[in-house]
Amino acid sequence: MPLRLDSAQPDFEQRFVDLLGAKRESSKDVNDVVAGIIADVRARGDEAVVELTNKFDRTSFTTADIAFTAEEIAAAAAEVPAHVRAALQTAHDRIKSHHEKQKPQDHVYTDALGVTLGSRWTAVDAVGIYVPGGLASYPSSVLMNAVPARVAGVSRIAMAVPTPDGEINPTVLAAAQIAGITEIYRIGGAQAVAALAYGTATIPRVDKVTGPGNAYVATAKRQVFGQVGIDMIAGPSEVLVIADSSANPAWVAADLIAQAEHGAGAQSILVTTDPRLADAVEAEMDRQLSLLPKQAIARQGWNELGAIITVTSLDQAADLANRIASEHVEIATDDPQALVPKIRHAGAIFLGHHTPEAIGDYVGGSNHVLPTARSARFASGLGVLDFMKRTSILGCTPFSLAALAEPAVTIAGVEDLDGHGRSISIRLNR
Ligand SMILES: NC(=O)c1ccc[n+]([C@@H]2O[C@H](COP(=O)([O-])OP(=O)(O)OC[C@H]3O[C@@H](n4cnc5c(N)ncnc54)[C@H](O)[C@@H]3O)[C@@H](O)[C@H]2O)c1
Ligand SMILES: N[C@H](CO)Cc1c[nH]c[nH+]1
Ligand SMILES: [Zn+2]
Repeated sequence: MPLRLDSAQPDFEQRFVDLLGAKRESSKDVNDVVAGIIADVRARGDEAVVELTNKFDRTSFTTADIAFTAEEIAAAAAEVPAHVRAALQTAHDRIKSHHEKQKPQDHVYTDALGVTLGSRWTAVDAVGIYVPGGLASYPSSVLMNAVPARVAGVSRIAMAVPTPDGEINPTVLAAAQIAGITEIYRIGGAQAVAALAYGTATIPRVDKVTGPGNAYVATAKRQVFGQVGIDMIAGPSEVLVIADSSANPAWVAADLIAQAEHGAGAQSILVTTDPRLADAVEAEMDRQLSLLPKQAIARQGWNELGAIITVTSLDQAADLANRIASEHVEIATDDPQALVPKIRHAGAIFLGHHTPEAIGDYVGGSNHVLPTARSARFASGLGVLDFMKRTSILGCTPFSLAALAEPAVTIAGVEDLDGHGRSISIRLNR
């Protein structure tokens, strides 16, 4: 049974705090396993990658098989039916169009002293994009990673995707083909993240690793941060639906199930002002779950991490949503815009009864790689800026240097860094 909480109950605060702590993406066990895998890949390179892949994905690869060949990609992509390819193309085009609007502008100006100041944006040279593939396969995640990277102008994009039991969903390779990705490795989990970050004989190292994945992937990204950049922690999926009495219980239940079916660690929460809706959604969940092909996975997620919270007002719902900082927040009310300014911490917000989160997973155009495990308090969804970096530009004239020298030399003095002060004053004595 999912947790039922009522904000009017005296023990509410304690139970809510317990709920906040329930979804951990990284346990000590996972941390230790991942640290071992990363150390092994650093020490033994391809040999470790192949051994770990064969163990976790039940495959029997050799080093020669790590990368998909161009023929394998073309053959798999050719198997994909035309209507699926067309759907991927629609998704690709909408994601591209939205992300093109995120491209930053360089900015250079001269201030009143004559100092030139600017910000210049350049693409990361090489990125590794992780496409999850353990329990389900995610052609949509290929597009969500690859399209913003290409819009940013990244010159090398290396993709890693696990192939459990040696099987690849050909649609994943078709999506890669549509996005123009040709460097693809059949590896997943922490070993894939480590190989991308540190490089092996077969896999040249990248500068940044992006993309979603399970707890092992998310933990590995945390652990390689510094060696490479990472986008964010995008782990097991979450949704928080805020609903009032105008919501349709069957639609709300369907949206909660859509996240729960992602599997281990996925979390679905309903916060509602209407206790009757809460009961109706709980009953609907049971009915719809029994019809779902992935019933066992979704039911487990719903029972272990799901929650239904009744509150006294939509303002209170927004407060709780901010404390949870969910990956996705749906506002299932007739006037969703009224609540939007009050939701400050969310990976993405979905407006009204006709915007199921799943439309954002696929074809809405916004990115579905989003911060999880409460990291929306400080992180954003994947976008073009994740594949770029900003360099500041500064230029002084003799006049502006002279005008700024005194305060600069003063600060150098209090920092006890005479060399700094002299490198400024030496230019004034000509
Ligand atoms: N936040 C987002 O933006 C977003 C988007 C899409 C998917 N997701 C999430 O991505 C996740 C995908 O998970 P998945 O498992 O299907 O695929 P995955 O590719 O993330 O993980 C599969 C890999 O995990 C490793 N692994 C599995 N068990 C292990 C063990 N016991 N020890 C060491 N390594 C192990 C294996 O190497 C395997 O190849 C889901 O949690 C889903 O919710 C998140
Ligand atoms: N809901 C996931 C993000 O948390 C993304 C996804 C891809 N395919 C289906 N769903
Ligand atoms: Zn989803």
